[in-house]
Amino acid sequence: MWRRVASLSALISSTSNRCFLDQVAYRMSTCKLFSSEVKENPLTLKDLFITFVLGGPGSGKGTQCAKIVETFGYVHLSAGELLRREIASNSEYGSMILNTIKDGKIVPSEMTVRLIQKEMELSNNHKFLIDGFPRNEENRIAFETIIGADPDIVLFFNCPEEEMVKRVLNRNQGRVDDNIETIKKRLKVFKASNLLVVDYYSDKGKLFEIDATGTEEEIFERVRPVFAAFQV
Ligand SMILES: Nc1ncnc2c1ncn2[C@@H]1O[C@H](COP(=O)(O)OP(=O)(O)O)[C@@H](O)[C@H]1O
Ligand SMILES: Nc1ccn([C@@H]2O[C@H](COP(=O)(O)OP(=O)(O)O)[C@@H](O)[C@H]2O)c(=O)n1
Ligand SMILES: [Mg+2]
Repeated sequence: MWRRVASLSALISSTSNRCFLDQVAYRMSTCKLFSSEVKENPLTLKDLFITFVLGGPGSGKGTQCAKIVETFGYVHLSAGELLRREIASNSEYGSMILNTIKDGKIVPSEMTVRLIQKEMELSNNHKFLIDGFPRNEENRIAFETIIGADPDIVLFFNCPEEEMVKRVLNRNQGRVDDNIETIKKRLKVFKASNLLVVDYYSDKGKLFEIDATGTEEEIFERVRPVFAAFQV
């Protein structure tokens, strides 16, 4: 979105065509992109490249993001990790977030988007992997509304359910949601809500579906060409 803003400004300063300028001015005055809400958002000033990283619990999102960071220099923002950090910081929302995570449900979107927004604003980088987000339509719409941007690309790690369960039960990171009861609930939420988001981006032509079976290295060899094609 910002790119369209930037290229329009360049056009305005370089052209001497009054008629064209009038048309641009009219477009700007009627277009939501140029509302004061969006202009005040500091993220619209950055040359953003946003990747959403989707997949069920244990599909290997975090593992592959670490490899993408190492190879392609992205900033990794895990929505789940930001929420766990919020719990650990004794935030007033901590117990609400903890209970939601234990129950395998999705935290209200504004909370998660504000945490992502804060990290994006603090970063000097412009290339972001937003991992585990959006988990549902509410997440997706909240990001569009608050950040004022769409993802450039979306990765979807497709993994069989039994493999995801096996990986989560072996994860061993002391997470409150890595137990069979919560996993069953998370898988239900994933199928009911997250796959709709996957379909949405597939219809938009932004989706890269990755077979998430095999070794970490084999999977990364499927991921690599996607990022090699977007040298930003
Ligand atoms: N290809 C793989 N094969 C086996 N285990 C894996 C693979 N990729 C990741 N893991 C392990 O599975 C667990 C879940 O991976 P993680 O990256 O945390 O997934 P997610 O972020 O999608 O929940 C971790 O313990 C990780 O080390
Ligand atoms: N967008 C998000 C992401 C995570 N979460 C919560 O955080 C939990 C853990 O998310 P995560 O992304 O760290 O989990 P994994 O898929 O990596 O196992 C989810 O099951 C949700 O309860 C959320 O509410 N909204
Ligand atoms: Mg993860």
